[in-house]
Amino acid sequence: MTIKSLRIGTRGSPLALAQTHMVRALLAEAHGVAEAHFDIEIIKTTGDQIQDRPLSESGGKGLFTKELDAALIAGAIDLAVHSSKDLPTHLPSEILIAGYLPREDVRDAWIGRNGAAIDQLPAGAVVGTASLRRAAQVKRKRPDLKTTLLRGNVHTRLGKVESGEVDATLLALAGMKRLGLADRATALLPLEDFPPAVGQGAIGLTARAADSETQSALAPILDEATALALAAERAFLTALDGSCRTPIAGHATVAGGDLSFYGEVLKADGSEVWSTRRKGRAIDAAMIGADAGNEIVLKLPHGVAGLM
Ligand SMILES: NCc1[nH]cc(CCC(=O)O)c1CC(=O)O
Repeated sequence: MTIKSLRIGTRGSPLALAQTHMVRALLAEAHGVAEAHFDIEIIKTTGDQIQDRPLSESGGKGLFTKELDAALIAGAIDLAVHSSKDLPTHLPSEILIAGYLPREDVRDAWIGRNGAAIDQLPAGAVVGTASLRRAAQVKRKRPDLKTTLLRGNVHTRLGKVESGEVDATLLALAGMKRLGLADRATALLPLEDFPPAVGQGAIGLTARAADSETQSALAPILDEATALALAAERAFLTALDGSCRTPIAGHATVAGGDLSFYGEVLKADGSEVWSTRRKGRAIDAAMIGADAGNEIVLKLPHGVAGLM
């Protein structure tokens, strides 16, 4: 029996579309049907329309998912494709994360004008990023650099380095690879100095909680190790009440039955960092992440709110 034709919802950004085409190709292959068996519905989200201020000031991560959630609940689509990094910690009760594709490289890429590395930039050089985490991590390494808000899609941001509007930027290598732009990275930043955002490099699929037919159809393309890593990272974020107003990094790796986790919270100017490490059993992923988050909450001088 062939599977029912699923409607796949996505944002309209070039990265979101590239990821959605990946999902569709994997589904078609797994089920031995033509790609045309799956319709792609592009849904405009509030987050895509706000380009002039940090999203942390206008409602945060839910801005990229609210409209997709509504389309799922209304039955206009059967699944939605997300960058896990942009998925809020709390979803409407009618929706669940069905799972994740195998994770891409989680590292941040450095894009320096004329190839300049982070330690080659002169004092006062400007690094553009919309990520509080990246800005804080840059400042930790180089307190003498300036950071400025840089939004827009991956192409726009690369263009702003080329035109000299900023001297450098940082982007997830995963996104650049999926867009065929990995060769524009002038360096790959080491995980020790630039641990990634929770969920970076992982494509997550949401579905209606009650729709077991779609969930079963997705099962063959999902990756269990990624799901366990993400369970730890998302529990870490939840314990920290992690809005995008706090610079937070969290990264779990799973090998066999073992999970390793590293998490950190930074002061916005990079002058202080609170970090923690865990090793444990992969099946305890959510507990490990929550425990790590709770440890950092207790270390913060004025709680999470004190960082905002
Ligand atoms: N916030 C935008 C966003 N969400 C996910 C990715 C990259 C792809 C991924 O992490 O899987 C990006 C762009 C970037 O940070 O460079």
